[in-house]
Amino acid sequence: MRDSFLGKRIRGGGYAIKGAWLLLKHEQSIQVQFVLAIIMCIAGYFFDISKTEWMFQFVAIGLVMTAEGLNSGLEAMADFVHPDFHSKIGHIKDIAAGAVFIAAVTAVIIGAFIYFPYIF
Ligand SMILES: Nc1ncnc2c1ncn2[C@@H]1O[C@H](COP(=O)(O)OP(=O)(O)OP(=O)(O)O)[C@@H](O)[C@H]1O
Repeated sequence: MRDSFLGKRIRGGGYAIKGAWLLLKHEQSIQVQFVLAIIMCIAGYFFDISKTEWMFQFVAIGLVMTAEGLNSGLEAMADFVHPDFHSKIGHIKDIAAGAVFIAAVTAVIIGAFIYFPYIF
C-alpha cells in the first residue's frame, strides 16, 4: 500500500496539507491574506451576495493566496540557494512579487464588480 499509486497520492496530499499549514503558521503575507479572506467572507454574508458572486470571491481569494504561497516558496528557495545579495536574486524575487500584484489587482477588480452594486 505504502508505495502503491494510491499510497503515494495520499502521502503527497499529506505533505501539501502540511505545506498549507506551514504557510499559515510562518508567512506573514499569507496570514494577512487569510485575515482579508475572512473579512471578505463576513462582507459576503452581510451583503447576502449571490451563489455566483461567492464563487468568484472564492476564486479571487484562492488566486491571491496561491500566488502568495508560491511567491513565499520561491523567496525561501532563492534565500537558500543564494543567501547573499545578488541582482539576479533580486530580479527573480521582483518577478514573483509582480505575479502576486497581478493576482491582487485581479481580486480587487472582482471585489469591485461584486460589492459596488450593493454599496452604491
Ligand atoms: N538576495 C537578494 N539580492 C538582491 N535583491 C534582493 C535580495 N533579497 C531581496 N532583494 C530585494 O528586496 C525585495 C524584497 O525581498 P524580500 O525577500 O525581503 O521579500 P518580501 O516581499 O519583503 O518578503 P517577506 O516579507 O515575505 O520576507 C525583493 O523583491 C528584491 O528586490
